Amino acid sequence: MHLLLPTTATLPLFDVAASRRIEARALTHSPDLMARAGLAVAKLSLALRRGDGPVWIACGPGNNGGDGRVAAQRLTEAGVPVHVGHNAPRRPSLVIDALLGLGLNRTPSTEMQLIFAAMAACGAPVLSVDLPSGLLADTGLPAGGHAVRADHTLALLTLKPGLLTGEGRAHCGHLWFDDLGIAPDEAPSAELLGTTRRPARGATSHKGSHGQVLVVGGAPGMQGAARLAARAALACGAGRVYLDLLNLPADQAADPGRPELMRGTLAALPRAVGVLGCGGGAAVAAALPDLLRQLSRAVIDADALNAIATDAGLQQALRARPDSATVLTPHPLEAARLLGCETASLQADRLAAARELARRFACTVVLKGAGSVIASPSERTAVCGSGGPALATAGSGDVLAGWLGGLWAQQPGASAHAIACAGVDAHGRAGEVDGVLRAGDLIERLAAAR
Ligand SMILES: NC(=O)C1=CN([C@@H]2O[C@H](COP(=O)(O)OP(=O)(O)OC[C@H]3O[C@@H](n4cnc5c(N)ncnc54)[C@H](O)[C@@H]3O)[C@@H](O)[C@H]2O)[C@@H](O)CC1
Repeated sequence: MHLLLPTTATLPLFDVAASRRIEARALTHSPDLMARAGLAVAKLSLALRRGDGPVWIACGPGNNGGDGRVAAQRLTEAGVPVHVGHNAPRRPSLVIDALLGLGLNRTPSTEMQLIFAAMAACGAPVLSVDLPSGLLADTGLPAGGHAVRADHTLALLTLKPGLLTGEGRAHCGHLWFDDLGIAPDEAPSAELLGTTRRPARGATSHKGSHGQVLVVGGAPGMQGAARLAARAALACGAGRVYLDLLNLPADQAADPGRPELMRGTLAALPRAVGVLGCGGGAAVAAALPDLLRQLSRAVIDADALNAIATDAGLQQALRARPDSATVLTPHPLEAARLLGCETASLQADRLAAARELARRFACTVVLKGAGSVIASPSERTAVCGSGGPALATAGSGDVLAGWLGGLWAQQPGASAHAIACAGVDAHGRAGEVDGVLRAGDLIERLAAAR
């Protein structure tokens, strides 16, 4: 058993159907899985308990409740007072939520919701077994809007995608994992991103060795977004970074605060990696046909995505680009516009939405938001476990787009998917701070990390 995050290793994720198959096969040679699960819950409970009060164990009707009952036995044997039931005891030292796990198949009843509320109100830390009760394991959506908010969750046997995306992170608290001694014997449904090191810089390299980035955006009044993207590309190590600031006279500086950045245009830089749309406004739409046709690698963000969402010709141009040549970086609203659906229905299944976007537009998609999802037509979908609320700040998306452009400039042979995975994880890690983070400081943190 170990605390899962942060992880440097890429880890397999299994949806409910796959977890059920793995469990069924494992039970044929290891029939004591529930005993192992209950023991793991009891061990973690001993470490998390606050004070001498009883451990309140709320057990449901299925095997999740069975795990809770085994934990009760183990804790009793260890001399710990336990209270098994649906009402809170006086001053519990810990709550074990063993109501619902993988078998959740409907909105928690009013009765169940009252137990969730009692857990939240009793003042003790809450440890959820396998999943916070009410949380859908495949999507991270609380069923009917109701799920336990745990302080800790101990995932058992497999890691499920819903622990890490959607509302999962908000409901899981600290995420622990115990594989119960079983090695999964089938291909993962998705994967949790590990860490990729930044490209090494050769001893004899020069700025020409590290590629070019062309940021196209920054319509009047919105230059900040494009400049943040360009600064991020530069901080990432791109050899030369140019800004095509839409409708800004060519004799004006690219970025007075960052003299390393230059003005540039597609005509002069056809081999650059394009970072398109940051602060693009309506003006970027007119530039997109040429950009989509000529750039061999492009990261497409913000207003460029909005332009594509409303223009069938641009959608066709996007689909016509070569394989692995494009990364789209929509936030949920932009993604919903691209799919022509409501944001809420998109958020209800983020992995499915990202996969559908990747299929429809034949490119790599980074669906941003808590637990960013990276999907590509022929790659395993990845979920990002790093990041946090400090990234919910103006400009952090521009920084991501620029960072991806900077990484790709230095690794021209890398696939769009590999670049997206490496950049999203680095961006998430750099954003793991308490409180507020300004986008400019995020760039500095990205640059300082290795
Ligand atoms: N079988 C085993 O040996 C193992 C089981 N494990 C545990 O077993 C769990 C899965 O067990 P189950 O398949 O029995 O499923 P659950 O225990 O998650 O729940 C199934 C039961 O809950 C009811 N239910 C579903 N949604 C409900 C709702 N909204 N309100 C009220 N009742 C609801 C179902 O009718 C069914 O009776 C895992 O999450 C994990 O905790 C793991 O420990 C691995 C080992």
